[in-house]
Parts: sequence; structure tokens; C-alpha cells
Amino acid sequence: MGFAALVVCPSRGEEATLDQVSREEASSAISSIKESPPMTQREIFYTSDIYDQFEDEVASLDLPLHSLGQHKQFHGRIRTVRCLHDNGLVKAIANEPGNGQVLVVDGGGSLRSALMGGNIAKAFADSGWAGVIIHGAVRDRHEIEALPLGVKALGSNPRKSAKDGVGVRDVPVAIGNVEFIPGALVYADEDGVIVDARAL
Ligand SMILES: O=C([O-])CC(=O)C(=O)O
Ligand SMILES: [Mg+2]
Repeated sequence: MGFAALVVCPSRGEEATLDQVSREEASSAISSIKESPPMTQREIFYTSDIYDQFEDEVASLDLPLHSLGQHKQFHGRIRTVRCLHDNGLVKAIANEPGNGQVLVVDGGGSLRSALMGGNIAKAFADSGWAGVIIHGAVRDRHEIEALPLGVKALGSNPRKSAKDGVGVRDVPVAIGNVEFIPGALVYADEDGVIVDARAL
């Protein structure tokens, strides 16, 4: 299908590119996907195409996150955790069922210590999470690159974080210019990160 976004178009009962369907059909296709979690990696969305379709109805993150992990495109409903230099909660969440969701980690934008490494990333993949977006650092980049998981992160640092479990879960987090609200949809690829909170 080249580089066009694929949507499942219920009114046609077939896959079509965003170029081929009307804005209304694309909107209803995306809405129907919202109504049927858990999501799979089957539907491919390019964030630039989503932006072109919906522009300011969705939010695009103004931060230079790196795309790590094998799944360069991923999407799902948002779960959140806010923690600073402590990844005890991230490690715990990695072992909970992911059901195709995306964990957004508000690490305050600090690169002082890694909030996820290869072992924790593997636990996310094994638990069925679609991806992890970290406003902070990772480590073990070579291990993360080999995993079937979507990962976006600000950078990396070999230094470990504390594991005291200090932080909060499933609260709205503001990262850069975007508010990540638990339950809203997030789409990520190598171009960036888009949040669609319209259905909330
Ligand atoms: O243990 C950590 O905090 C990070 C790490 O190296 C891993 O997840 O493999
Ligand atoms: Mg490690």
C-alpha cells in the first residue's frame, strides 16, 4: 500500500487508503477502531496522514523523541505514569496485561537516569503492550531495538534509576505542548506523536 495510511473502512467492508476515503469515512473508521479495543498492529497509521485529515482536532507533540524498538509505528489507548529518576512503577506496570495500550511515562524530560532498559522493555512486549513513550531516558538501546515493541524516548543514559516505586499512575500528564489523558488514543511513528482525545 505504499506510504498511504491504511484504515479499515466499515462502510466498504474493505481496506482503503486515506486518500481514497472521505474525511467522514476516515473519521468513522477511526471511531469504530476506538470502540473496539484492544487494538492490534494490523491497522497502520502514518501520523502525517492523520494530521492532514484532522489538523488541529488532534494534538501533535513538539518534541524530538527517538524511535526505538522494532515497531516504528504503534498506537493504542493511553495509560500514564509520572516518575522522576525512579522506575519502580514502570517496572511493575510492564508486567501487567497491556491489551494493546501505550504507556506514556512523564519523566520530567530528565536524561539523568534510564527509566527503562532491555529487560523492562521485554516485559512490556511480553505483556502485550503496543508501546512505551518516555519523556526521559532509556538504556540498553541495542536490546530495545531488537524487541517487537514501539518505543519513543527523549534519549539514553547508562545510569540506572532508583526502584522505590515513587510516582503516580493514570493521571493526565502534560509533556511538551500535549496533554496525555488516560483513555485517549495516541499514534506514534518516526515522524512524531499524535494524541486524539476527541472521543473522551
Ligand atoms: O533495570 C533497569 O532499571 C533498566 C534495565 O537495565 C533493564 O530494564 O534491563
Ligand atoms: Mg538492562
